[in-house]
Amino acid sequence: MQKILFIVNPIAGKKAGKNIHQDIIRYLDTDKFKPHFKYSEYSGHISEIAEHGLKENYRAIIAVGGDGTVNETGRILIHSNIPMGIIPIGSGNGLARHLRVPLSVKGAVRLINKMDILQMDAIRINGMYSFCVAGIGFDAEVSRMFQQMKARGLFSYIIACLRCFNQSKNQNFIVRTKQKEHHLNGFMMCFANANQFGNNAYIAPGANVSDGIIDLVLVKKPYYLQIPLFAFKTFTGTLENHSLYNRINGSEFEITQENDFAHLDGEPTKVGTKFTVAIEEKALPVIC
Ligand SMILES: Nc1ncnc2c1ncn2[C@@H]1O[C@H](COP(=O)(O)OP(=O)(O)OP(=O)(O)O)[C@@H](O)[C@H]1O
Repeated sequence: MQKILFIVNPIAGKKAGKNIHQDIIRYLDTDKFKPHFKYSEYSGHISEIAEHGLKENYRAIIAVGGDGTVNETGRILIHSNIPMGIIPIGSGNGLARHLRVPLSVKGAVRLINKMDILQMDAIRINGMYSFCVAGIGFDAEVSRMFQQMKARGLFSYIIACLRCFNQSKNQNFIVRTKQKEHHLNGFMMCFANANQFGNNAYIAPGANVSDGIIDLVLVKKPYYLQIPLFAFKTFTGTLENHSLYNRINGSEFEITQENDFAHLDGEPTKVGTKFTVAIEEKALPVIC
């Protein structure tokens, strides 16, 4: 019998994690796998549980939550031979949606029963990791605002976006690659491993988590009248040809920004005004 560790974030999304273990046990192939459950009690606890789990000879460790839970788990399992699974019960679930992990507990657990593994890339930013999308500018400000809000979920995220929109301006960025230095001006800059932020908001429609490439996306601030078309294109995966949108592909960038913070998979963090962004190819085994 192989042991599987489920790390449940009870505050992710609509707090579906609180009683999720019964559903997981119902659908898990218990002839093959013995489930163990651990519930996170504070921010950072998920990584501590995963680190402990690394030494315990689990067949797989499953992040039960949203992209923050996936990030805290993935940063520990990176470069290990223990695969990470996802049961997506977060607000956005960007990586799970990109990987086509079912959003139902039943579907997600059935995927775990099959145990098919993909070696996915990770984006390293100043020694920290992003598995889905990281960014600076507007979306980093939104992630800071969202973190301070009491309620999570899509509605709170939209409120955070609206509040930040008025305050945020275009800023100057310098992007250095091995070949070139780009002086750019924009509202936000994203570093995409996966194709979306979550909720099917496709910021990098062509991105692929196992192609060894970072999609660096620069977006200029839209005027109010431009927002409906920009939003429509974001949710239909057709942003590429919008006049406010630019993309540079690469495996390593040095970035200079006016602020000193970023978000990594939706979690705000300090990175400084100058930092490096690099791909680590096929670094994390993931069940999908
Ligand atoms: N018991 C807890 N109390 C407070 N915060 C917690 C607890 N357990 C985990 N966290 C933190 O909760 C945050 C949010 O988790 P997560 O990102 O998985 O959910 P979400 O924001 O609803 O989903 P998504 O990122 O997909 O939009 C993470 O920063 C994590 O560190």
